[in-house]
Amino acid sequence: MKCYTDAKTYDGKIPSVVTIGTFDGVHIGHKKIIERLIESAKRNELESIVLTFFPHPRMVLQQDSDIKLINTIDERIQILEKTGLDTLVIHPFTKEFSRLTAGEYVQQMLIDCLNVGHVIIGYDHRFGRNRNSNITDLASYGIQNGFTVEEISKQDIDDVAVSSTKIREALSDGDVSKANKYLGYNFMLTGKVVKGKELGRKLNYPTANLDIKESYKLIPKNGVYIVQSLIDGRTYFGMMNIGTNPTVNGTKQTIETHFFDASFNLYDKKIQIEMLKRVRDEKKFDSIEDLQEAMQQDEDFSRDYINSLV
Ligand SMILES: Cc1cc2nc3c(=O)[nH]c(=O)nc-3n(C[C@H](O)[C@H](O)[C@H](O)COP(=O)(O)O)c2cc1C
Ligand SMILES: Nc1ncnc2c1ncn2[C@@H]1O[C@H](COP(=O)(O)OP(=O)(O)O)[C@@H](O)[C@H]1O
Repeated sequence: MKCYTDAKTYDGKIPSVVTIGTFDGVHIGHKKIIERLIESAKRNELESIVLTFFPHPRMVLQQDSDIKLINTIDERIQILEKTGLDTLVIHPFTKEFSRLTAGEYVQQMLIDCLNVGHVIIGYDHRFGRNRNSNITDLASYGIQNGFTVEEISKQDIDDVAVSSTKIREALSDGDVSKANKYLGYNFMLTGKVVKGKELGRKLNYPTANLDIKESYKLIPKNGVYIVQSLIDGRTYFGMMNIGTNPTVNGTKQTIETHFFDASFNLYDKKIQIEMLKRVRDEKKFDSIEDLQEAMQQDEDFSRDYINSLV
């Protein structure tokens, strides 16, 4: 997959089939659209392009917006890479860009930059300044400029019964199993391992503390989860706690994972952790001993679950 961070730098010679959207999560509904796109491109010997924008329009247009996304932009690239798409264009969404009229947008982006031959788009897609234009307008631009427009119907979208909003809600409720079912892969967190209070090793449960630089990344509800991670070519299972560590009077949210049957130095390492299942809420225990006992129970429960997977 070729990846461009500005539509102006795209230099494809053959006409393209384009779909446009945020595709947050790249869930099973998105995948269906992308499959249709790739299929159409192959059939007509065209280039398949996903046009997406970054930052998310709401991050740019609403200063106080606290929008949280299922994927960081790097994770989105990573997942789209696996779909077999020819080209991903991540165009910068700026205030200036948002002021383009629909006509300017179609001319500059779709025609001049992407050499569009065909567009596959959701029935409710809106574009141009103030999102003034819709799919009927796009079809008229197509007639005038020699490209065709194919609608993904409401029925097609409703049939999948999946949406980025539903996945965000599931994650905010801690229901990673449901989110994973909708995503078609395991929800993941990507970041760098940083130093914590160095308490974990004293509890016999060293925990790698994950620092995620993207403040817009959605973090699931506080609590304990079963996780897995591919580190240096090997899969490690583990248990993760997301929370403030109230038992040791913590206040800041941390994301920490103890990996089973592993002993390694992970400081400063970039790792990606897949979340598999929620275990319980985070609690304030009366003593460190009670916390240790709960962690032992978490370990037993997690190991049983992991053994049941194979
Ligand atoms: C599986 C797991 C479950 C945890 N559950 C709780 C909990 O319910 N309440 C709590 O206060 N801390 C909990 N913790 C965090 C501990 O309080 C402890 O501070 C932490 O593991 C050590 O932090 P450090 O990495 O900064 O040294 C949990 C940690 C793990 C790995
Ligand atoms: N099985 C393991 N799971 C997680 N981290 C481990 C493990 N074994 C060793 N480590 C190392 O120990 C560190 C965590 O130890 P800990 O005492 O909890 O310190 P900190 O508070 O700095 O996280 C991890 O960052 C990692 O480098």
